[in-house]
Amino acid sequence: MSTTRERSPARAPRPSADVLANLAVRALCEEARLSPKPGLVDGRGAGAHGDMDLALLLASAEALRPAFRSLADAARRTATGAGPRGELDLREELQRRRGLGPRDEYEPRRLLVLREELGRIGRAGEAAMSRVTGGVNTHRGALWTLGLLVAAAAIGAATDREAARVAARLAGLPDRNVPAGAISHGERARRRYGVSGARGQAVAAFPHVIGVALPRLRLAGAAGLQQDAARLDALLAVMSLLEDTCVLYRGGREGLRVVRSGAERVLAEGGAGTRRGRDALLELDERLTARRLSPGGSADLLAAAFFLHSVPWPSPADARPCRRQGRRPACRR
Ligand SMILES: CC(C)(COP(=O)(O)OP(=O)(O)OC[C@H]1O[C@@H](n2cnc3c(N)ncnc32)[C@H](O)[C@@H]1O)[C@@H](O)C(=O)NCCC(=O)NCCS
Ligand SMILES: Nc1ncnc2c1ncn2[C@@H]1O[C@H](COP(=O)(O)OP(=O)(O)OP(=O)(O)O)[C@@H](O)[C@H]1O
Repeated sequence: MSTTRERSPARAPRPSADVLANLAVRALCEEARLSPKPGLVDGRGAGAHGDMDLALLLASAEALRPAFRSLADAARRTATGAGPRGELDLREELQRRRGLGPRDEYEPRRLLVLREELGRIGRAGEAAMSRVTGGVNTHRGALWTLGLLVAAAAIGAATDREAARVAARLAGLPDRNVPAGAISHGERARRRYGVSGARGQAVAAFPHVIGVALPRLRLAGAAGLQQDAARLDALLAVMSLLEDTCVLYRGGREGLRVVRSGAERVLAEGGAGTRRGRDALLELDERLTARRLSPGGSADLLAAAFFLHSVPWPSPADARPCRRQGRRPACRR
């Protein structure tokens, strides 16, 4: 993979649109290949899904590459295209205006325009995905999450936390071009169970990515632990906390309880890297597969953590393992 980075006089180097698209596609492929994931598609089979397999997920990830590149290009153009101080301008503006008052009074117009452009590119990406998969929803949630983070990195976020905050800002803005259409499964689950789903996770600056999955990946890297086990444990930790509309739509509150308590149990048994934990994980996989419970939202957030973990941020501070690891994450139960 190319590691091309662009330099600008105003700030430290940051990854190009091509590099960001590569990293996003790679994150999706690594999530898809990771095994054994409970209830999810991986190299062993379709998990709780009747309509997907690993080859389809990999083809879908590749089909999203142009969309990720376009999202990054659009974000970079917006950040650099206006303002006397060039690319730093939008980031500084975002920081300065944070928390000043009612949003509409101070929202930078460029950000509103970008939000609608991201929506247009995202919907085109969904269409490209559908063409490759024959209409199967392989990565709709993942495109949303990764797409926002790719855009935030391209704007010039210096750290993963900052990227999550910029993505949150974008996710919270209105998109006047959303087509009226069929109500999604996620929307049905949100209405029925009063949860905020993929959109809420983004608007909250991805607490399960930043506070749950990433610290586990970092800590494992720093301690030289087995990578796949650490990745599976990161997935399980997210599953144990997330209000996943994918699960809620398929299995209701009881389904969500099964997923969350099952994931918690695997971790309590020692996690995927231990014999007992592994047995509990395989048992959970059987249970979720039999009940058609897919933790697709957690899979998306794991891919987002892989992506953020792989971006060469200008600020090395973010590459350090999180010292607050032991604390309870800022996620609702
Ligand atoms: C916000 C999105 C995901 C639609 O969400 P909605 O809940 O209405 O629909 P849908 O059921 O199709 O997708 C939900 C998917 O999100 C994931 N998910 C579910 N729960 C969660 C959660 N709590 N946190 C994160 N992801 C979750 C799952 O993969 C699930 O399948 C998105 O597709 C969208 O609005 N796209 C429009 C294009 C756009 O604006 N793109 C901008 C950046 S790319
Ligand atoms: N490895 C994976 N296995 C299964 N789903 C995944 C995986 N990785 C991510 N996902 C996410 O799970 C979501 C698919 O969920 P799901 O199939 O329930 O969608 P749906 O549109 O509600 O369709 P369905 O009619 O099959 O219920 C995708 O949006 C995708 O982002």
